[in-house]
Amino acid sequence: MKPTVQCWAVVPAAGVGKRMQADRPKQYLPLAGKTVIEHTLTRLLESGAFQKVAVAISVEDPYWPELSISKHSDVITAPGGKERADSVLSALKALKDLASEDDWVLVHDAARPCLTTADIHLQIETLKNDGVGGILALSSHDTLKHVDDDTITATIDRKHVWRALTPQMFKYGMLRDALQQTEGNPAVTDEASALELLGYKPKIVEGRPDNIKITRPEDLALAQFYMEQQA
Ligand SMILES: Nc1ccn([C@@H]2O[C@H](COP(=O)(O)OP(=O)(O)OP(=O)(O)O)[C@@H](O)[C@H]2O)c(=O)n1
Ligand SMILES: C[C@](O)(CO)[C@H](O)COP(=O)(O)O
Repeated sequence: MKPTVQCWAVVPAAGVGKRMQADRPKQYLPLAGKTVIEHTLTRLLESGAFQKVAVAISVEDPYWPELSISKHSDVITAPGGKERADSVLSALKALKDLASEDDWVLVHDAARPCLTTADIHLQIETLKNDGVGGILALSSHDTLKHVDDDTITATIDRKHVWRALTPQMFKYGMLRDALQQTEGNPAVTDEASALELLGYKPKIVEGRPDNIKITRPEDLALAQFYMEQQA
């Protein structure tokens, strides 16, 4: 299903996966018959929501050219950067002759292979008339503590704390400008934080808990479990 607004996908996939401690970047690890990144890109492409998918890949990456999906006619490759935000900006620049300033861009981690078509369309439909955009996020099912070293200093009202997921959906021009203006700022760990630093107030859309980020070794088994449940 094509949304009524023009959308592009940007996929940062240039990380090294330090916390995974594997013999290759985590996006190339096997998961349910494919690599992690093949699942992620296939889900984005099959959602029917995007004009093109721009993927940021490290310039020293020997794995990407080996995947047939790297030659897909709707996939554009851009050079990755030092930090995630640099990779996202690079992929946005690769779309500059295709995307219009007011088109929507959904930035989605290569390391989140369990994203569903339902969540993509929920996010687009919820935010398509918003002036800023927003992110998929998860509420907390646990009581939350503020801690200094190993000592609790406060209990936080959980209605004010959400876990940021991806996709993160913003207007092409606004996101590019925000990432350029906040370049090098270590506080920018996602797209929303770049916009927040400039005074914008992005929205949250409640996402699914199975949209996990593969970060540590045990996450692969969890992703496999979720994929079996989704099938
Ligand atoms: N310079 C970077 C760093 C990260 N990413 C991408 O951003 C996403 C989320 O980042 P994270 O989970 O932190 O991945 P890594 O940086 O690879 O992991 P680690 O922090 O454990 O090294 C991943 O798809 C990763 O490939 C990227 O494109 N460019
Ligand atoms: C963008 C992100 O996936 C939102 O949770 C996250 O900020 C990137 O990963 P990291 O673990 O913060 O590097």
